[in-house]
Amino acid sequence: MAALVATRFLFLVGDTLSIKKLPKISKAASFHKSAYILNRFGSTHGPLTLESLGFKNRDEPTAKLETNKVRPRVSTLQVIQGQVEEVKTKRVKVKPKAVAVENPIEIESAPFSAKSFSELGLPPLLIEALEREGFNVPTDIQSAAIPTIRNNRDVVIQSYTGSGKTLAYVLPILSEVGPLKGSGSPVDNKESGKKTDIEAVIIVPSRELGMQIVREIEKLLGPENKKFVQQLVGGANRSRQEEALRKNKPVIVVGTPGRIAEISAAGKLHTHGCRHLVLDEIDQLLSFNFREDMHRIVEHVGKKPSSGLAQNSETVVKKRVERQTIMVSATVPFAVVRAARSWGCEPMLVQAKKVSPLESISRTPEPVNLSPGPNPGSDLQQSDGVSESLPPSLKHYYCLSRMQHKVDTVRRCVHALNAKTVIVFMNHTRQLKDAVYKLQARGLVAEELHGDLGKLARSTILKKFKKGEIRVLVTNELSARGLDVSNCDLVVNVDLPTDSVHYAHRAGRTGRLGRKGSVVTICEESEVFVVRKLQRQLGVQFQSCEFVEGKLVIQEEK
Ligand SMILES: Nc1ncnc2c1ncn2[C@@H]1O[C@H](COP(=O)(O)OP(=O)(O)OP(=O)(O)O)[C@@H](O)[C@H]1O
Repeated sequence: MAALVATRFLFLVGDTLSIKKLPKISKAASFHKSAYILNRFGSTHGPLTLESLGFKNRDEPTAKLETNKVRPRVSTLQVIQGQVEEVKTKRVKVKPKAVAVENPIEIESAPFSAKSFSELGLPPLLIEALEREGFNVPTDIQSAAIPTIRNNRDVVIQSYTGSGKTLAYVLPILSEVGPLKGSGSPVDNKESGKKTDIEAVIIVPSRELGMQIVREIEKLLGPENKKFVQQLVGGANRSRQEEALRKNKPVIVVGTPGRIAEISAAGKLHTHGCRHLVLDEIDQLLSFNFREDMHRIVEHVGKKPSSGLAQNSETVVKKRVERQTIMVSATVPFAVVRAARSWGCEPMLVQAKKVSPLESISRTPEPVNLSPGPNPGSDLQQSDGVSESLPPSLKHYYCLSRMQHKVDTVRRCVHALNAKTVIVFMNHTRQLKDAVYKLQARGLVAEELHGDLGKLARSTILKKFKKGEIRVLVTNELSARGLDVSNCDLVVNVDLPTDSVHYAHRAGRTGRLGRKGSVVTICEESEVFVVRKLQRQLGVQFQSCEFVEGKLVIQEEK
């Protein structure tokens, strides 16, 4: 049966247009980008539907729910050649409010595919909140993820940085949980008079990302409903968090693994009835320092459905009793595939315009370690998971500079590209502080962001940077993951990233949501081989350049 399910999937990936716009990529990557494995039902039998993808999929009358049982959620959706056709339900007549558009952005290749969120079967109140916040068109990854998650499948969501993965999982959760949910959604414990349990837990690797996601959910909920979501991030006052849990009884919590595990172990966080567990930036959550906490969380939140033998889609959906596991990252190295298989139940891999069984992923090589020195198998073919994690509109450059001149090269790079919102990555905090001092001495408004700063200083600096009051933010890995500064137009690597996944997450801070973005890696002559490895591993072109008299000058490759 699993084989039947596996062969009933159509792999729709980027259309011709977006392929032309991609920077020159290697043959392997272009295959992945343009590969169509046609569904033997979909290609000749009219539109592709979730049903033809092997999902049980029809509107059911609102059934009386057994306590805490989760009815498989369904919606009727047609996906034709990667475009989302209108859902056959009554259209939501909502008078769109004029939304003041701050500095209109130049989107080189908007990643949008569906025409509106109502086509994805989201409830009217949520559609209204989206339109109030200026979200009118789902991105590709949202068009693919929202119906799949609403169809109650465990998923691994993979799409390049800045493509809208957060809303891709927040929206289906809000359509089931909290004040904006649909009429046919499962009854909340609260409404059924039951002790209120948390119904969605979102785990993130950093407090900044956690606070950013809470703000995004609060914006949709509106000021009167902010209490439905609660942050449980490390570094904040734990007793205040426990007090808020008791008082506000939120249905969604967003937190870092240590704090969530700590409050859960103290018996202050009740998640046994939780319906959704989200692991955002999951490849980072697999790192050693989170291991113990992640194990506790995955074992305690909701009840992982017994995966048992491979079943067909109906059996899997019927079998789920309490928890849906949603895993998210721009890169999906094999460690993530392994974790998804053990933490989820028959998870699907959801990418822009492509939904496929996770089993279909062949073992992609782990990212090549870029540190100098012999590296077995360093000529690995690129792992397409990483090349797909880069925003297609990004331009990648490298520039040679002696170590002691790197900071001045940053200054010349910022001026030559006339960049307004710049993130500079360095690996060591001491040099980072020194670089900020030198940039300020050269007249640039620069600030530092790293773990040695207190929580207030970090959020103040981040706010000023997002508002454009700081032009250059010099930081280390703390900000690489998930940080969303929509108008960041330049990323500079003063120190090299440790591997291609690391590079991809840094690079993804710019070029968000189809905007233009440049990534400049400043390296010494002896480090150029690392840039060549990155180029091979990522399947993108790095152009050699220098900054002369305020201009970017491209060097012909020797
Ligand atoms: N449908 C949409 N229409 C307009 N803007 C959107 C839409 N979806 C998301 N955005 C905006 O795009 C930006 C990037 O979204 P988000 O941070 O979710 O991307 P991401 O893929 O999670 O990035 P990363 O991989 O870095 O975490 C955010 O500012 C978000 O508000």
